[in-house]
This record gives sequence, C-alpha cells and structure tokens, in this order.
Amino acid sequence: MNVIKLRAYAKINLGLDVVGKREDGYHEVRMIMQTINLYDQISMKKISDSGIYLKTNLHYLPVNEKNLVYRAAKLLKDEFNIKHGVDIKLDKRIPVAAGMAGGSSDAAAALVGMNKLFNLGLSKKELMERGVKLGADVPYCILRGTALSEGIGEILTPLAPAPECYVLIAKPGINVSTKFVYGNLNITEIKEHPDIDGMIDNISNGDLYGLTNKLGNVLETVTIKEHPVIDTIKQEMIKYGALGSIMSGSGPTVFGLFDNKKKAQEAFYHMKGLDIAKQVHLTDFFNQKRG
Ligand SMILES: C[C@@](CO)(OP(=O)(O)O)[C@H](O)COP(=O)(O)OP(=O)(O)OC[C@H]1O[C@@H](n2ccc(N)nc2=O)[C@H](O)[C@@H]1O
Ligand SMILES: Nc1ncnc2c1ncn2[C@@H]1O[C@H](COP(=O)(O)OP(=O)(O)O)[C@@H](O)[C@H]1O
Repeated sequence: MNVIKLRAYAKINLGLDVVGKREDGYHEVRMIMQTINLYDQISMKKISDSGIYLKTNLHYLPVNEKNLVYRAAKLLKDEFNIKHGVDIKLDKRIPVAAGMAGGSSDAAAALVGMNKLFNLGLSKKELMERGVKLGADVPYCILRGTALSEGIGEILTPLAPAPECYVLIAKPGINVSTKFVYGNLNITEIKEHPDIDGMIDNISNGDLYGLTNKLGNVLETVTIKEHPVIDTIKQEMIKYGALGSIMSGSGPTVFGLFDNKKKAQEAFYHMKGLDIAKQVHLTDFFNQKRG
C-alpha cells in the first residue's frame, strides 16, 4: 500500500469548562467534545526520496514545520528512523483558526496515515500518546465521537453518541488565537460554569433538549469581549430556531443545534445572507457506528 486517503473531521465543544491552571501555563479543562461531519481530506504517498512534501489548497497556510501535518509526519519518521519520504496533499474545508480543531485533526489523521503507510503497528492509544506532543486536542481527534475531555484535553472518556440533531456552523471573518484566549482568561472571574455532569447524564439518556439547555463555554468571556459579533451570531441562531447556540472552543466559530431539518435549512440560508458570517455550513454529528 503506497497511497492512503484520510478524512480529518472537525469538532465542536458542547460544553467547555476551565477548572484550574497548571504551573506550565496550560489550563485544566472539562469539556464535552463532539465530532461533526465536516472534514479536511488528506492523501499521503510513500516516496523513495527521504523528504516530507506538503501541498495545500489554502495558499496562506505554511507547508513546512509550522504545519501540524508536517510535524506529525516528522514525529513518526524521526522516532522510527523511516528512510522513505512522504508526499502529502491537504484539502482544507474546516475553517482555519476557528475553534474547530482543524489543524489538530489534520495532525491526528497524519499520525494515523503514517502508522498505516509504514506499518508501524502503533495502537490507537500509542498514537494518542504521541499526539498530545503536537497539541492538547490531537488525542481526541484520533479518538473521535462524543467524549469527556479532561486534564489539558488528553484524558478522554468516550461517551454514548450524543442525540442526533442538525448543526449550523457560522464563522465570522476574524481569526482567534487559542493561546491569546487562554492567556487572557481569569479563572477567578468565571461566574457561570457549565453543568458538564448534567450534560453527560443527558447524553446517556438521549435527552437532546436537556443537553441543548446546558450548552456553555467559559472561553466566551474572553473572545466575545474582543469580538462582540460572536454574540450577534448566537442571537441570530436562536432567533431562527436553534435549541441552543454557543461559541466552539476558543472561537470565533459559533454553532447552533436544531431538531428540525426545515428550520435548520432556513437558518442556514439566513446566515449565509448575513455579511457578519463569512463561512457557513449545515451538518450533523459524526457517529463512529453509523460511519
Ligand atoms: C480551546 C480548545 C477546546 O477544544 O480548542 P480550540 O479552540 O483550539 O479548537 C482546546 O482546549 C485547545 O487545544 P489545542 O488547540 O490543541 O491547544 P494547543 O495547541 O496544545 O495549545 C495552544 C495554546 O493554548 C493554551 N492552552 C491549550 C490547552 C489547554 N488545556 N490549556 C491552555 O492553556 C496554551 O497557552 C497553548 O500554548
Ligand atoms: N493543518 C493545519 N490546518 C490549519 N491550520 C494550521 C495547520 N497547521 C498549522 N496551522 C496553524 O495553526 C493555527 C490554528 O489553526 P486551527 O487548527 O485551524 O485552529 P483551531 O484549533 O482554533 O481550530 C493557524 O493559524 C495555522 O497557521
């Protein structure tokens, strides 16, 4: 097998709480993670030359060590002293710097791809252990599905698949740095913590309405202060029938959850017509079992 094609799925955070700060500056989190059916495509080809060559459809993305895909390939190439090189094509559809783990998911897919392409025999757990060196969300992007994420994001507990619904995604035309958002978060000032344990109960009972009532993300306090347009998009989603709407991750992407296809489609067209939302997608939850 000399060529491999992979899908790198985006995630949203149905709940994001920060419960502490470590001495190295990283934050301890409790998050409900959910993979959605929006993905980048990656193809990897073994070559005789020893280099790592990356091409992408987005001209502004780095194609060297600054790209997480390159770093993922290099990490395993160095560890296993692989002599062959790899040609990688990355077709991005997940919005960049959006709070949807696009880069982390690409890195996760590249680790999985290298493992297959060079028959390294690493288990999922062993790939996840390597993934955290590239980013806190990378182990989750290898696991996928609905999961509780703790520690800095690397302690993962798989949950039952969250109840099905429609997911409207809208990203305003601004980019947000995760480092900036965590760096400007003052934990002592967080007034409302999302009820992560309640959300876990709702997920195990298949209670969509209980779940959508509890959506919450403490990082909104930092990002919305900087970019009030995020709040405007949330309000538009609710106005158009979303059961709940919050910012994903460090932002600035906003998502809304819908139980009704027609309403979700109407909200999608409305959002596309607004010039505050630059990238808009209508999708649903990725479910490992449904494929
Ligand atoms: C906020 C979240 C929510 O899922 O996602 P995104 O918005 O990035 O998608 C994650 O916690 C982001 O994970 P990830 O994007 O992998 O973070 P990393 O690349 O490891 O770290 C970027 C920077 O964020 C800060 N950071 C990250 C994770 C964490 N638990 N505490 C932190 O303080 C650190 O300052 C770090 O230098
Ligand atoms: N494969 C990649 N895809 C997207 N961004 C990447 C990638 N590799 C490195 N980056 C850099 O990482 C930054 C954050 O990207 P991304 O992972 O999309 O953000 P987020 O985690 O907020 O969704 C970008 O500004 C980009 O320069």
